[in-house]
Amino acid sequence: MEKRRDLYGKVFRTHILGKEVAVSTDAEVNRAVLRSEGFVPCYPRSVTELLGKDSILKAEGALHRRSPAAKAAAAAEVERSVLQSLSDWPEKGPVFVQEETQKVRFDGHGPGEDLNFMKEQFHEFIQGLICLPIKLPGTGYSIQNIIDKIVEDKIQAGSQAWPMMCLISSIITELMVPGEHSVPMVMTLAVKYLTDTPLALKQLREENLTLRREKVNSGKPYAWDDYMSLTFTHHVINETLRMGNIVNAVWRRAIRDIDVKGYLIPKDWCILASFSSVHFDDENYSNPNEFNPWRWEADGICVSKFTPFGGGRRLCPGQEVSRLEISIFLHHLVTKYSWVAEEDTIVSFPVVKMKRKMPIRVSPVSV
Ligand code: HEM
Repeated sequence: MEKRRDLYGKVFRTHILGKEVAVSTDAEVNRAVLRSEGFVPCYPRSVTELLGKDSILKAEGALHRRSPAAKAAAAAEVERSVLQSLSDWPEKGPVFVQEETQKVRFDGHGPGEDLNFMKEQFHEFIQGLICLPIKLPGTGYSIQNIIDKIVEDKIQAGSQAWPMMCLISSIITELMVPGEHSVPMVMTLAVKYLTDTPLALKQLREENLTLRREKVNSGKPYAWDDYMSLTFTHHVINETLRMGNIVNAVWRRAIRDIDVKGYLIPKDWCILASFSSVHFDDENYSNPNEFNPWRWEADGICVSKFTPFGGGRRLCPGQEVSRLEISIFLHHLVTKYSWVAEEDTIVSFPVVKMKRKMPIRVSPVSV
């Protein structure tokens, strides 16, 4: 890769298993890569290749275009699953949020075929991701071992590149298991961040209690739009997605020599567009390590700097449904229950998860 801009800029080259790759930690370059026709995913079995983008867009469009009544029915179904799952949390000793949120079933009824279809496609997509640009044998586990070994060898050889290797190792592994548990993981992380940020929890609870009282007084059922228009709740979700980086990067391969914002990426090179670097860059977010949902109140956070669902032609078709599910979960959790959390920490390697699966003790609250 030829650099036409500063030598120590935000796009750099490195080696993975003898292959040269470019790593972008720059929001604009990432955006250009995601939008460019000159880059294709490195994983060959993407759903787009398998089924064509049209079928996915059709499924997503079907969800978007549904009548308000149908959308309300879909939201009600998610609601039913969430309520059912939450109802026995107070009886359990500690509830392990990371485990329990995975048991909430969002499919099977209501949002129905369209959603199930997308989930099936997502499964294929995840299978596709496992086919990395580098030919590695075996399962995620053995791949992790190989990567760990390389990192270890580099460290033992005194390579100055080892921090970079650790980063890459983390990103590669994370890419293999990004999605099937992504919605539950966002829910779990939200509980963690809210536990650690009582002011945010208080404001979230107030916003959701207002909606709940409105619903109780009017006797009207919740609608899809009720959940999607909870402003502060969506700030909390955005902030959780920014810090959680469930999919922290995506791979692309150049199908010809491409100039991206002044960097020449040669044909057949892979480029890793790192979202987490952008999400934790203090040029983009002040005090990036601080969970601050209020930052989303300010105008000016550019969409290109916030890409938890990717972008361009492969923008995640599940993003609206994910937001709906997470907001329904948060609404009922904070308006009907309070909790005390045991000590736990977020682990980012090899995938984002809680060290102790986020144990909390839950009590019902009366409104
Ligand atoms: C918080 C939850 C989620 C996150 C953070 C997430 C993130 C992403 C990202 C970053 C991509 C782009 C990958 C790339 O550009 O290579 C993607 C693609 C995709 N996602 Fe999601 N996703 C989530 C939930 C879902 C759900 C619930 C579904 C299904 C209902 C879904 C279905 C898909 C599909 C089918 C693709 C592939 C699109 C294509 O190849 O054109 N995602 N997701």
